[in-house]
Parts: sequence; C-alpha cells; structure tokens
Amino acid sequence: MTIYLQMLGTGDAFSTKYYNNNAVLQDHGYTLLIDCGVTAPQAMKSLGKSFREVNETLITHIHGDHIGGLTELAHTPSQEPHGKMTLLLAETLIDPLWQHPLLEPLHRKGATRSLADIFNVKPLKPDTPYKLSPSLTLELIRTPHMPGKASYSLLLNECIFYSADLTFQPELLLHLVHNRGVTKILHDCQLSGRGQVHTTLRELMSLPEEVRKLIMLMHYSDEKPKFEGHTGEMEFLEQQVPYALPGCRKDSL
Ligand SMILES: Nc1ccn([C@@H]2O[C@@H]3COP(=O)(O)O[C@H]3[C@H]2O)c(=O)n1
Ligand SMILES: [Zn+2]
Ligand SMILES: [Zn+2]
Repeated sequence: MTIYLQMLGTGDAFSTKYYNNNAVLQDHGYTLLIDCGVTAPQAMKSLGKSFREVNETLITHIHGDHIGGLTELAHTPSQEPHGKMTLLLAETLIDPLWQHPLLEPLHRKGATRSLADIFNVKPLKPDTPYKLSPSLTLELIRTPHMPGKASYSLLLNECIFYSADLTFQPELLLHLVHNRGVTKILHDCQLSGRGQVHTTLRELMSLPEEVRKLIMLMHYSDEKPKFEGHTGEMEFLEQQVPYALPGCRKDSL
C-alpha cells in the first residue's frame, strides 16, 4: 500500500525561505506529523491543512524547529474522544520537552503538572518496531546531534531512514543499507561550513556512490539554490511536494 510523505518544510532552524524541517506522512486516513516546529502551524495552513487532520505527532528531539508549534497543536481538539492530541516520543524526551521554555505557556493552568495533562503521551522504546497504521511501521534509532541531548532518527517501514538532526554517521548509514535493507535515506544537510551538530554536504559526498544514490537532502539553509546541480547523485527533497513511498522496493520515491 502506498503511503505519502509531504515535507511541511525542508529548512534549517534559521531559514527564511523554507519552513522548519517537519513532515506529514499519510496512510489512507491516518496522518502522522513528524516534528512540529515554530513554523508548522503556518506551513500547515499554507497547504490548506489543519492540525485537526493529525492523528499522532512524533517528536525526534527538543529544538525549536521541531517542537515550537506544539502549543498550537495542544490547543487543537483531536479526533479522539479524550480530545487530546497524541504525542509519540522516546521516554528520555518527555521531561526535557515539558521543561522547555517553548512549552511554558502550557504550564499556566493550575491543574497542569505534566505533559500528560496536555497530550495523550505514548512513550516509545528505541530499537523497537511499532505499527502505527496498516501500512506504516516506525522504529526509533538514537543518533548523535548535540552533546548531552537525546535525539532519535526514524526507520519507516523497515526501509526508509529519516534522519533527525545528526552528526555524520557513515558507519550507521552503511550498516542500514547493508544489513537493514534501507533503500532510501532522507538526511539533514548543512550545505556549507563546519558540521558541529549537523552532517555537511561535504561529508555526505564522501560516502560511497551506492549510498549517495539513496539519499535525499533536507534541513538545508537558504543557500540551497546555489548548490543545485552540485550534490552529486543526491537530490534535494522539496517542501510541500507529496512523495509516494510505495513500500520497500528499491524504486521508492
Ligand atoms: N549559531 C547557532 C547554531 C545553532 N543553534 C541552535 O542549535 C540547533 C541545532 O539543531 P537545529 O534543530 O538545527 O536547531 C539549532 C538551533 O536551535 C543556535 O541557537 N545558534
Ligand atoms: Zn533542526
Ligand atoms: Zn536539532
């Protein structure tokens, strides 16, 4: 069964041309929001979509471009009888998320003491597959981003790697392709400068061709037009364009 990926945005945290790197995955009537950054409410509206359509929201890590839209999400009535929006996230992220200043507006109500007072919180264990809908499975893989900050990349349908922000992990990428059957890699990409907390284009270009040809680039800066045609086999993922993910065949996307 075909599922559809639509990036709400493909920009980095400081982009003025692209919305935050957040995505919507749709499997016939089920909608997963992957990260909900500061620009997510506006990006949804620009697509004619509403948070009301979202069944569950997955958080990869605690940075503004991935969580800054959660206050608006929290104020949207969900489709569930309990009325709360569902958040999927690794257990280690629950407390840091609740303590983050961007969620402070949700602390104001007297009876509100935890994230679970606001959201239907579903903690996920890393390295464990979860079936989210008939044609969508998800596994969290903890990947390095900033020192001391937990961050989780995603394995979708056992064959699509969706990077959270991460530093260059060539061994992981080779392992995923050779041993886990990964046929598509959606990877964050810092186009220029030193990659202290992100993976740079230069680093991705150093991968073997067999891996490069599986990569699509996201989480990039406003310099992107300058780099078009200079990313080897790796294509840019475009925001707001729907991509079909037809299962685990090599021709996905
Ligand atoms: N000069 C910088 C560079 C980065 N940052 C923050 O670090 C985060 C790295 O992950 P991100 O999700 O891209 O968001 C970045 C900024 O919040 C920042 O605040 N100032
Ligand atoms: Zn980011
Ligand atoms: Zn980040």
